[in-house]
Amino acid sequence: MPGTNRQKILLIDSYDSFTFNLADLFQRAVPNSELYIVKNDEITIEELIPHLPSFAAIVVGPGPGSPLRAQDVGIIRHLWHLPREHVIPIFGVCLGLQSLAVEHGATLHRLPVVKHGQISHVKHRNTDLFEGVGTVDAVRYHSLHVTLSLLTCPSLEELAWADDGSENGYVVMALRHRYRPFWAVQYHPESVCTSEGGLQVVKNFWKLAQEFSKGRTQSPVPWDPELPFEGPWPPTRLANKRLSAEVEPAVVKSQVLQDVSLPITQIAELLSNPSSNDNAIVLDSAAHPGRYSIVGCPVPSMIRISHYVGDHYVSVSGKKTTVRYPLGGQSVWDWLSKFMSARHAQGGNPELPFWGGLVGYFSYALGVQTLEIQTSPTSRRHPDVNLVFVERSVVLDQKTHELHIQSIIPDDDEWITQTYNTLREAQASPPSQDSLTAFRAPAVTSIKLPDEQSYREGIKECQEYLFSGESYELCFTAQTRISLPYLDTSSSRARAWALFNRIRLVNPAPYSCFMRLGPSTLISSSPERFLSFSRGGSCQLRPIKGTARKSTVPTRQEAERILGTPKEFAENLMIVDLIRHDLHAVAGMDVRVERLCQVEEYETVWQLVSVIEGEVGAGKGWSVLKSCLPPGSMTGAPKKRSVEILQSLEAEERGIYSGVCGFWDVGGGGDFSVVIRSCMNYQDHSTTPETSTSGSDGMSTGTDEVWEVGAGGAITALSEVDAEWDEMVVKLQSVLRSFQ
Ligand SMILES: C=C(O[C@@H]1C=C(C(=O)O)C=C[C@H]1O)C(=O)O
Ligand SMILES: NC(=O)CC[C@H](N)C(=O)O
Repeated sequence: MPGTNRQKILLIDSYDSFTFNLADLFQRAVPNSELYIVKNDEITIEELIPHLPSFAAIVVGPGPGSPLRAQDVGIIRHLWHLPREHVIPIFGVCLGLQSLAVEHGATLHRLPVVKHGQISHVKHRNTDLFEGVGTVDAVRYHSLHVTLSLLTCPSLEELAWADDGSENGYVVMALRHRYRPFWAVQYHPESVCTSEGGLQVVKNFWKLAQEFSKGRTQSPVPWDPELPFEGPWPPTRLANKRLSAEVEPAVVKSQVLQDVSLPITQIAELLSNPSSNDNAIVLDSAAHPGRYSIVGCPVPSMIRISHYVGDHYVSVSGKKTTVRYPLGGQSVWDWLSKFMSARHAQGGNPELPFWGGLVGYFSYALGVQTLEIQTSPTSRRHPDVNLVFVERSVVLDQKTHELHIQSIIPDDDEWITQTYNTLREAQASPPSQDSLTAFRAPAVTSIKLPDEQSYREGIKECQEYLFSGESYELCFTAQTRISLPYLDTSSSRARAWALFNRIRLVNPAPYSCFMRLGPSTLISSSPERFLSFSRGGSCQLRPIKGTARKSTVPTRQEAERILGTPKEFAENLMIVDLIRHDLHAVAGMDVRVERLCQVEEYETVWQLVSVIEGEVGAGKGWSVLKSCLPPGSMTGAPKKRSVEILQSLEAEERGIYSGVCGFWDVGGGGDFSVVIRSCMNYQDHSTTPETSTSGSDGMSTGTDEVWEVGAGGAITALSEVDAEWDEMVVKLQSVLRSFQ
């Protein structure tokens, strides 16, 4: 509880993506402390000084950029020069160490060979910060480093080093100030792969800080609850307000059909007419580790909820009308959360992830908005939030072959029985073939691929940012446009449905889907779960980083060798640390890495996958979704700076690509995948071909219907341009293969 006499620590965040990992490490090292967090430019040093006596120590976290650039370090550089009476123990990490060093006369250099997500052995003398610390193998995230000379920085003392041999020689890994209570490490003690140099080093810092403070005569200052800091961290878990139940929860009714062998696409055709309806939903676990496939069955009252970034309203469209609801100061997330609270349901099969609820996507731009990045207005084609509310559904369990027919509409037993009978009859007659020959690849008028030269230049520019310390990893992407001959609305819809049938057979993926949401159609064959959350609040994120082409790497053994290199491991580890941070922000300390860098097999590629889990409490999973977008695997780290860099390098908007799609269930759970290996089309059927506009921005024209496919890959300092171009092409082909 704030205001207790627990010791308070102020953590200064330089817009890094590991801040909450550091908060977690401190909380574990000093359990009776409370952490408060402030961004380095949120407060001036003059504003901070009066609050300093409230704190026992300050932690200066890592961050992008340079300790010599004022806008990168904000107040940090002033902390080292406070007058004696304000001096407070400080622990610096990475940028924090660099700032301490340059402010006391050290020289800053670029590393000849940068170290991002790489593990180095750190030599130390077992004293001071390292007393009682064994062998340190630590993760490094830096492009810059400092050198000290006795002449220019007599007040600093080196405490630890990494021997980078012919690459960089000896690199300083820890420092202390000789006369003031300042210590710092260059490596990342909070990384999941740092061993020994984390917890014990922080405990030692705390002991040294306490010794310093004991020698002081200052009396503690009463806690001021008005402090302009975020905290205390970890957040206290509030009881779920919804349980106060202003609304009577709906009841889920269901019936189960056993031994179902019909493919989900045929079930969808029987129940929801996806080849012609305005809104259509099929979520298909077409490959391992997917298990459930879901069809949203239409009802005349089905509504679609849409919102564009920058607008102050949400649109709710029914069959004939659209109503705009003003947001009135709340975010679209608050609006959606209220919408879902009012539609809370119970009584469904607890084994099933979905009973009914919102199904659709959230765009990349929506996530970018939460990072508070200035963006130019989007083209406003695909809505940034686009969801339908599904009240009738069927869920196929691919493992047990049980089909669950469900409704949350009151007194809907007749539909359930009717649907049961329809499916039982269909089941009795032999299922028609679910083979590729049934679905011709749509003929293509033209394909506009990313310009190879510019893409290659872009990779090099990314690397220049990585070498200069602006980012550790950048997920660089580009758009491809496929033009098909224009067809009337109903033929075009039938073609889109056939295309989905083809893609799920050509590139079966655990998160395949077909979503027609008003003017936007999304067909996905994504291998990557972004986030699932159970009704009880258990969250799982499954970032993928590391890709090998199966046509050239045929065996698992070979894939494990290729994806087991330090380059691939680092690429994945960086995103794991980023996702841990994202999840810690909501889940507090309850975050664990369940799996690190395991090879999984997909239709055309091998992928390196990690699994991060945490607990946020019943009904709170959606708040993880809200705060963790855009997916870290599609940005790179640190997230904010990386997104800004990517916006300056990528020629076009990402749109739905790099966003997430999936469902938010009326029981409080959800499952969202990353929109990759997907294609999308925007078609405003209210305009005739003659009146619709030009195709240069991907909109269908009078003569063409345009489908967009995004593809890319994570660029690290170790990336090679040829291999990255090739990786982007392989990912693109996983979708392009389904067109003629
Ligand atoms: C960018 C894409 O994929 C992302 C990048 C990956 C990588 O760099 O290995 C793997 C999966 C995705 O997180 C894409 O498929 O377009
Ligand atoms: N992790 C960090 O704090 C990085 C510091 C600095 N931007 C560098 O790259 O060296």
